[in-house]
Amino acid sequence: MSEMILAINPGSTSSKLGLYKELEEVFVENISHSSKELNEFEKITDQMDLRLSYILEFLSEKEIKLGKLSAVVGRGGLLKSVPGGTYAVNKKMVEDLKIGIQGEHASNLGGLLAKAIADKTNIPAYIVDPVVVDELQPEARLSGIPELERASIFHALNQKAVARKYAKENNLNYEDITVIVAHLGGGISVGIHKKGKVIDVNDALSGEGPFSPNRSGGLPTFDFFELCYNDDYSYSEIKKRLVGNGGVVAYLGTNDMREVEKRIKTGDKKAELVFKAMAYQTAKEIASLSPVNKGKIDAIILTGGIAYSKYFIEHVKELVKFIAPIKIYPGEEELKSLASGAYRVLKGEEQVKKYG
Ligand SMILES: Nc1ncnc2c1ncn2[C@@H]1O[C@H](COP(=O)(O)OP(=O)(O)O)[C@@H](O)[C@H]1O
Ligand SMILES: CCCC(=O)OP(=O)(O)O
Repeated sequence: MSEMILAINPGSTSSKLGLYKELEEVFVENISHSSKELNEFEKITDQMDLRLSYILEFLSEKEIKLGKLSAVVGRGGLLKSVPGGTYAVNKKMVEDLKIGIQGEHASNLGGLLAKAIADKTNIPAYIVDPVVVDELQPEARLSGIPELERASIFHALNQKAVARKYAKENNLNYEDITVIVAHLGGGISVGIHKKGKVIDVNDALSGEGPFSPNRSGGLPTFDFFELCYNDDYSYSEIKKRLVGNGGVVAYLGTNDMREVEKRIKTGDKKAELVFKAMAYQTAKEIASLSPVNKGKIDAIILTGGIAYSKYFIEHVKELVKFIAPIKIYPGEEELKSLASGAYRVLKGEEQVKKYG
């Protein structure tokens, strides 16, 4: 029997869906969510009904019967740190995703949405390579304050997928290359992959690295805690200011970089400055990882939605091309990678992992 797999990827600016038959794409769909639409919700899990209704509506428009599916797979969320792999969505995982055991992010909805749809028709729900895959080398864990250990929270699924793709295209093994991958999405993560492991990466959720369409990135620490103490912010308001309402949204009121580019074309100087500053910070983050392998970097890979922007890419390229050749994989491989992870398990090619 051919396997039909529905893959769901909730991001901070979109919900992406893919239907695969024996790993052949039947369709993919990208449902964009404006910051205004998502700002209505206090917590990420409050977005569940909205995103679920979009997905079910879309499946019904396409006349996809749930009974035809073999499995549903979602992008894993902020669970406890785990090794890479495909995990069954179990009770413990649902609990941890609901309480946000390591914090809140749209990807927490991946496992929850997969489970909600899979349960309707009694098929398995999985997640693959969640954002908490942790392969940091020991020296990358120290922050400067012993009680604040650096965490590995990043676009693990897509970073690994494009690094593997680059290796394959060059007849190399992922385990034999050293590459710096920058995922340019709603959040931005930049990681160095060496011997098949992401040994250092900025935590894309907790105020590290470049600012992004909806996140502040690293901040001047003293000024930041002055702001927390002196201004009338609640805990959740300040968190939202950093993640959700930080970065480009804070400066320009939009998380859509296509809109920012349009504004630049009409002569909007503020939009131009913000766009260039994000590229500048991204380039600095990439360059900061070069000494991790004594400057021996096979390639710099730029990926994610913003990698469609020639304007952005040219700015980054100009600043980092002295380090290594640059390869661009616009968009992401996440849906296909999710489906592949579920498929390997369904076909018995890989052992499903148990969470918790
Ligand atoms: N063609 C494009 N040109 C410029 N920016 C784009 C383009 N397509 C998408 N983007 C931007 O990419 C970002 C989303 O990237 P994506 O990798 O889909 O992230 P997420 O998974 O966080 O939603 C948004 O800021 C979006 O405006
Ligand atoms: C939590 C790290 C992954 C991330 O930031 O994803 P988005 O860019 O989709 O928000």
